[in-house]
Amino acid sequence: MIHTSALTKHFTSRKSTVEAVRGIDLRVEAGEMVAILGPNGAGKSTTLRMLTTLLPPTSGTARVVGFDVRTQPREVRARIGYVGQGTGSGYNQRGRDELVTQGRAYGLDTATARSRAAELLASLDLESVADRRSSSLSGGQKRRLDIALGLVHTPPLLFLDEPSTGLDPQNRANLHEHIRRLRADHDTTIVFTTHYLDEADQLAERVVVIDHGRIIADASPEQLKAEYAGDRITLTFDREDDAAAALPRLLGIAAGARGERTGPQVVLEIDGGSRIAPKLLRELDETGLPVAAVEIVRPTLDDVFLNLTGRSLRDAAATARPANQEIPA
Ligand SMILES: Nc1ncnc2c1ncn2[C@@H]1O[C@H](COP(=O)(O)OP(=O)(O)OP(=O)(O)O)[C@@H](O)[C@H]1O
Repeated sequence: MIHTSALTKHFTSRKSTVEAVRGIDLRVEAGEMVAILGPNGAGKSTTLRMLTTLLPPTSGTARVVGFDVRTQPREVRARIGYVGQGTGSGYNQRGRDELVTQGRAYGLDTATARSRAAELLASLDLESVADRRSSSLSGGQKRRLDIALGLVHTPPLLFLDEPSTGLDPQNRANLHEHIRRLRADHDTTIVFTTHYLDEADQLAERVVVIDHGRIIADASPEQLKAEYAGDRITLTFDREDDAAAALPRLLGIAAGARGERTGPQVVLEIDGGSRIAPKLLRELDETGLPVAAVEIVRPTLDDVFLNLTGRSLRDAAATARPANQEIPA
């Protein structure tokens, strides 16, 4: 469905050059649901805009649905859906009319465009608001209408740029449900960008992590967590001395674990935490260092990002570079 090789985009102005995307090699197969995850300014939208023919690459190649984005943009556009950031739906039209107009623009006859509009309105749960003007829809409804607009021509591949930005958690969960259903019902390949960790974790089967315009990891959420972050076991002791004595013993028992002590607490990072925890507790008890409380936390994609880059994705988002600043190599 997608095959890129060394895909690169530089934005050059008189003052500086922004290396927004720096040599991305990406393959997406039919039927996949892929999240492109990264902080603000990582190059997610720029990548998507190149894949959807909206921006010409500076160098490198990209084939999308079998066609070259640079030399065959029309063929690509006819076969993809793209839902950009912010709302794409107009304000004065009614949702149903907008869908029919979009269908006609894609070359469907009126009857086909109408039936396609009805089908999409039903599958995105928009029937009750289909005859209201888009300006009166809620944020979640508008976003779903945007997605319906992107699907009018039944594309095998749908791109969503930050689909749930600006939605509250309930609307976000609802949108996720619709995206899952679309995927299940129509077998659409879906590529979406996000900086929400939970969105990538819950919705995608594969997460491509990008930072500073490069892919730094590419695997399922579970594989990423297993490879780049361990479970975190927090053991609390009654006395600081016990915690200090326990740490070297724990590291001796739990091969490959990393650990540190803060006051009466020891935190261990290790794979398979819930399997090894009973053994640790038993051994500590036998050596006269009883544990007062234990907590095991599964890693998040933020832990993965932290271990990969030394920064938290949340912090990275907060300190995103301004648009015209050059990115160090
Ligand atoms: N038209 C442009 N001219 C100059 N710089 C640009 C342009 N578009 C994007 N950039 C810069 O390229 C870098 C990557 O931007 P991009 O929008 O792709 O990031 P992103 O990961 O999608 O971020 P966000 O999550 O905020 O949308 C940023 O430094 C951005 O400021």
